[in-house]
Amino acid sequence: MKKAVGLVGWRGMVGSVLMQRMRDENDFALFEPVFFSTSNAGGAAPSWADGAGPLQDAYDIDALKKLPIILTAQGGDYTSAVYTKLRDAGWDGLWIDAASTLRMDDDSIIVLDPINRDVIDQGLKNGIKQFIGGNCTVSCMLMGLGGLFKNNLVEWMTSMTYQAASGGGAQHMRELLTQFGEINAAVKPLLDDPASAILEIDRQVLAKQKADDLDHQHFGVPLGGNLIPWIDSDLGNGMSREEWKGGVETNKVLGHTAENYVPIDGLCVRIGAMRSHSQALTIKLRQDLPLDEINDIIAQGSQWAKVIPNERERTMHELTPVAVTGTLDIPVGRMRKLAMGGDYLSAFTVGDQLLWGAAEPLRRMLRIALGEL
Ligand SMILES: NC(=O)C1=CN([C@@H]2O[C@H](COP(=O)(O)OP(=O)(O)OC[C@H]3O[C@@H](n4cnc5c(N)ncnc54)[C@H](OP(=O)(O)O)[C@@H]3O)[C@@H](O)[C@H]2O)C=CC1
Ligand SMILES: N[C@@H](CC(=O)OP(=O)(O)O)C(=O)O
Repeated sequence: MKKAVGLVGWRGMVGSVLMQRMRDENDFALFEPVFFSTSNAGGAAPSWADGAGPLQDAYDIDALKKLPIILTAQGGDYTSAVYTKLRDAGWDGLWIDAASTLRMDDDSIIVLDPINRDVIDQGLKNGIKQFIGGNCTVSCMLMGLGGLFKNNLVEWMTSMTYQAASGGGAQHMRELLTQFGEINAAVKPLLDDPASAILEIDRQVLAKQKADDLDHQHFGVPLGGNLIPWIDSDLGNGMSREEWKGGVETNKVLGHTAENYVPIDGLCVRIGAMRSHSQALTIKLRQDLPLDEINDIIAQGSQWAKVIPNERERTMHELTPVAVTGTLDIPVGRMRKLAMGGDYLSAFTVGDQLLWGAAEPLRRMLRIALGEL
């Protein structure tokens, strides 16, 4: 008999990408889905889910308790509201979650099976029941550079990120596009006139970006034609929470302890891309390996890591958010030895933060839990 799996958060942005991937990969043939809602209990299950019953109340602990596996992309507030109550009620099932709430808990494993299948399998053996998707920037970076980490070649690393609007959620993506439209509209007559002065266009763009009526309620400031060098909350020590995650989550994914902890730090920056995160990396290698060997190690790190030759045309066409969005590919390029020495490597990588950054590790974890991967 097929196992029942509770699905919470399936209609949100991450949830929708997840459902699409699960349908594409025929995952629904492997289990009986039970759809939950925080806002529409009793409503109809999605039309594509043949035979699924009506939506159940996502806050109903008794309904959740019946399920051996729950997968949620509903968000951290939901996890905080429900998870402890569910365990206190005696639930012993597997919890698979996109939210960061439980990630650094000692009883959690951060799932990214192409990189840490050994950690996941050991966790299942040890009775771990919390399997949490990693931070999008961390997961995308590891899917690209996993080969270097698996071969223990990284002594330390800095990452300077270029993160897309989608990391803030659907409303942030809409706001970015609205800002672009409002800015364009402000100078449209001048743009349409080839004789207009570019500095006048520039002046009016800046005036619009600084105007109170520019839509900025979600980002707080303009992102269109701008950038924001701070993501997530302020930890009070000069570090943003997103930057902190880069170090602690990468090491946790890899199953590192204090003894083999690899220092990873840098600055996280929001830019006006839609849904793919990019990052520029400076990697201190443990050895001065030749570049072609490094390329091979990265390409063998996972079937999705794609080495892009460090050439202008290939880089411009294959190493950008536009090239990557909607695909599972993680291109890694701009690799060269830096002026500091042969053991200093630069790299640039891009990944769709809704695929490897959010949905894909969760659907793969569900398959692992069902014994199908
Ligand atoms: N955005 C990101 O980049 C990432 C997000 N995550 C995690 O995933 C969580 C969910 O993020 P995200 O998918 O962006 O959140 P969304 O806001 O898109 O969706 C969350 C929930 O909001 C409810 N909702 C209310 N109105 C709507 C609407 N008009 N359309 C769709 N859903 C609606 C739905 O719940 P209901 O059906 O019950 O009403 C839905 O499940 C985050 O909180 C975070 O923890 C993880 C990695 C990356
Ligand atoms: N913080 C990420 C998105 C995200 O949801 O991250 P996390 O899953 O770690 O909360 C960003 O803004 O790009």
